[in-house]
Amino acid sequence: MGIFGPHVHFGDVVRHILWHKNDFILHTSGLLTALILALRYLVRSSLGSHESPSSVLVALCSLFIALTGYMCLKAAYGIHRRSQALAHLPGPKYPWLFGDMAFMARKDPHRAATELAERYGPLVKMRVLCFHLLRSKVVDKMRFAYSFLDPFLGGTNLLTGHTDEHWKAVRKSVAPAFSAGNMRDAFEHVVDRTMALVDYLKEGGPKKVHNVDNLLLRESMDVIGRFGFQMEMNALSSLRSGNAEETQGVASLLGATREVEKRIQDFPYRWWQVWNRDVRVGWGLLGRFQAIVRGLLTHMKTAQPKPGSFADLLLKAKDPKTGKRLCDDQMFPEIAALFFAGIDTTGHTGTFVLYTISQHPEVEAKIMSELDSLELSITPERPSPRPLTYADLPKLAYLQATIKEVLRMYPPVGVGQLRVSHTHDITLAGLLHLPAGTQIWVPHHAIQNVSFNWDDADKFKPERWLTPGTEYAVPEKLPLPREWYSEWDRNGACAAPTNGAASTGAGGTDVDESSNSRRPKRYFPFAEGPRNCVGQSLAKVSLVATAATLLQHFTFKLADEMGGPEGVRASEHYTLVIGLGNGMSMHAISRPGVM
Ligand code: HEM
Repeated sequence: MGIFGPHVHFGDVVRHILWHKNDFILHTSGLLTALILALRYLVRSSLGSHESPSSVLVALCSLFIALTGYMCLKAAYGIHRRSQALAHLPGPKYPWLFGDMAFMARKDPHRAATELAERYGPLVKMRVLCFHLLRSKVVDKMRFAYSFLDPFLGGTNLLTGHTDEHWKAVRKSVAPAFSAGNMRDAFEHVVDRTMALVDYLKEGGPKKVHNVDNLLLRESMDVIGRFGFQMEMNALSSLRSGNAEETQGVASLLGATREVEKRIQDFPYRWWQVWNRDVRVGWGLLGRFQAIVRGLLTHMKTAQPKPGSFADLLLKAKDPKTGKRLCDDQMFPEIAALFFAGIDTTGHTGTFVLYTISQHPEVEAKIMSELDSLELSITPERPSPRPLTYADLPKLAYLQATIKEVLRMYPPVGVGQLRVSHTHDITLAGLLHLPAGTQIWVPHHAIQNVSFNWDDADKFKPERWLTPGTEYAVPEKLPLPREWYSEWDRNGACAAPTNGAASTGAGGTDVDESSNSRRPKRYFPFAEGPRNCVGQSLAKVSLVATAATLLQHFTFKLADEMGGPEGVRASEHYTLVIGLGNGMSMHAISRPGVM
């Protein structure tokens, strides 16, 4: 057994170390050393310290120094151009070298971004200590920010890769797995898993304090395992079975995100401290996570995957470079990314749904009357109502509105997206010129919670979602120069909504509104554009079906140990998604009539 546990290979550790962040350190220090050696050689040669200086070496050293100088000047010119272009924008003053590094280290950076928006307005100038070493032709993911995930996920993947031909081929191949037809199937798994959760909660009784966050993360894991790979992850059943291997597997899947976050934020990560128990445990977590993904890969290759499922489509996907099926090393990161992107996001959102409903009895009463009107509520007179069906989901309009409001106030990807154009200058709204290399940060929490974008931004008001078009900004209210509005007008962007913008499909999926595509949005928890969330239909079905089934049986009450809403707010912790430091402790109290 290795020092990091049974699942961690020494090669993996080395691979992690040599990855981007450390790679960056190695490259920079390597370059500096080479520069010092070259300078030293030239100086000593010109001072006559070398007996017979080699003219080839002198020429090479001079060329190297000239090239490095050129690159530095080019980088400095780029920084200068960007500073000039953004000079007129408001923004905080940061130390010259480190920029907003301290800001990003806050445990709630999503809220820090909202504070900045409140203070400086819709466009804020910021600085990050960062080099761009990669190239892309379009406004693309800022790879520097996403590549930290690669060693953990086993390589670049749908979530972290460039918007290139490979990404396009994989996305096109697997996207049909999330089609409306497959959502019916997903719905059955969600209800089945939620009923398993209902049984578990009933056994505990009303006095038992449950970490509902952990339970909902387990449910998400089970659903993704079944839906994507037809494999039992046993995350919920291991609560009862106590099977050590399963329990450890679940713990590592859930704990792995924290470990990755630690590695990103603790700069530089002390991976070499093998005497430190935390570090060894961390490597163990990541190793077990990778072992689970390897198990899924073996399963999907040996068992016949369900036609049209994620596993089936991934096995059929072709590498555009070779025209051949993806190899194991290419499939591994895609599987890892699906779990990574799907579990925490859906699980934590479900937790905030139960929490916010527990704090707003009037909202809960409306949801219950909606369930009642569909004869879905359990009452003493109706102890066994008809089961929830897929066709019920669009009829649960108020519950859907509640979930939208939760996604507005607690968007899992709260910090938002980072984009950059390395090769082209771009112009925003036809007015704001951004030189190539300018990073564009789209902070979801800030946009969805800042007071100039929303009336009563800090109030939980599901009703706002019953009005069509709520996701679109009201440009006149934005503290922006007047020219911006006329630009939007010219694009037809300020026109009134042309159809029911808030209407939803069977699984709660928003209607595609191509006619509104140019209108500025103030709500996009699943991101916008080609790199939006590929799994959003699954997330929406899961959230509505889980909440409806749980609320049929229970009313949830925040446990005293959480310290009320203030305690919940204080324990908010950003771990690549908005989550809670120690989970969410709640009581599940059976409704009258529930057996
Ligand atoms: C409430 C639940 C969810 C939310 C709010 C959410 C949100 C997002 C966001 C904002 C992005 C873009 C990230 C970026 O560009 O930085 C994204 C991408 C992605 N999400 Fe989700 N997500 C959720 C659930 C899921 C689920 C259930 C799955 C799959 C099982 C999933 C799979 C993915 C993948 C693979 C990507 C990368 C897509 C690409 O770049 O082509 N997500 N998600």
